[in-house]
Amino acid sequence: MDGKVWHAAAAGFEAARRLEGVPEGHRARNLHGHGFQVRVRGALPSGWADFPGGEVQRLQAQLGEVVAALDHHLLNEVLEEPSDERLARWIGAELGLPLEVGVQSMPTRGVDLDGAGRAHVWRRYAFQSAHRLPNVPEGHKCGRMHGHGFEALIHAQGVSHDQLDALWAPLQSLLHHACLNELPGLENPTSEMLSSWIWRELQPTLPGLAHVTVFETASCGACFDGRGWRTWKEFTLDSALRLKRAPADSLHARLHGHTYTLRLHLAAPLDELMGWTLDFGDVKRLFDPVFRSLDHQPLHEIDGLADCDTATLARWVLAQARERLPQVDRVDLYETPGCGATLHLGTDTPALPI
Ligand SMILES: Nc1nc2c(c(=O)[nH]1)N=C([C@H](O)[C@H](O)COP(=O)(O)OP(=O)(O)OP(=O)(O)O)CN2
Repeated sequence: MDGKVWHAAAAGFEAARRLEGVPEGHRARNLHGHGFQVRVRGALPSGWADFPGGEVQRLQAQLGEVVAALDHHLLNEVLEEPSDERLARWIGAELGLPLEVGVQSMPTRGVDLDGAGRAHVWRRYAFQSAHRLPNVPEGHKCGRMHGHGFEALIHAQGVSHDQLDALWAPLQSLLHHACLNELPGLENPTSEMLSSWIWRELQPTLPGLAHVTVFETASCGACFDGRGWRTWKEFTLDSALRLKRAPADSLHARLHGHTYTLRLHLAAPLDELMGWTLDFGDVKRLFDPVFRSLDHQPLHEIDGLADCDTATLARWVLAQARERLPQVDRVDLYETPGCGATLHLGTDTPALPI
């Protein structure tokens, strides 16, 4: 099984800025500050790391050095008009590697640069809603009226955060504290149907819309890009490991552990009756034997697993998952938040969001 490996790293910094490109009277013209988060990912040149399997650690260290130049600084003294997009481009140039870069200035907003260097502004909106899925089999828990703290993540090009907020506001009024089944077009409000419904509502006035991602719960959801759906299911693994190829005196050669975030991405055609691609519950059930072989286990003792770096692990997980769930075409595995590897099949780069 081939596929492309992308390594990922994340770092934060605290900094002040003033923005002059925003309209007259906008509060961001005043001196203000943020706790920024930066995420980068991409294919690294072979032999780039200090040892095979050490890519995440080196990328993390290099990103840490770059953001240290911004930490507790006035960003206007480092670069002109330090918007999220300009910061992302500056960080990418400083790193000098073929990476996608995302800068988050607040937990609910940021900018992601995609593989072609295009800037996607994103905003995350929360709404508290009830729903039931009318076509699920008798006894399925989602057939009962229940509710979620949903979140929608909107990625668009050629738009500002304020413009996105204005376009989103009418949808927030419809979705928040509402029963989704009562909204025309949302009679079967699965994550898939909700993401494409939001797309149809926004796209006519937002031609740069790139992705609508709906988080049904913190661990599952669907993404629609105007052509098709992708879904994901996330798992938390608590596992021990040592990196077999790390130098003997390295911290990574020592027995240690991580609380991993593992995200399975699935691409499948829509089941028109169910309104979903594959039941998240089925994904969880079918993946469970693989989950059990990893969770609360010493990973370096698993037969057939060459090493325990996130890229090697992600390759092993993808192979195991596809034996049970051939729809899985991408695995993201993070050993700490934002730091890890993505393995994806096919020629396209992984879909946003970073
Ligand atoms: N492909 C889809 N599958 C499911 C959807 C959906 O919209 N698309 N929706 C549901 C239910 O509405 C359910 O409330 C959420 O699913 P569930 O698998 O229970 O997710 P959880 O995060 O609550 O599961 P954990 O047990 O916490 O992992 C079902 N399937």
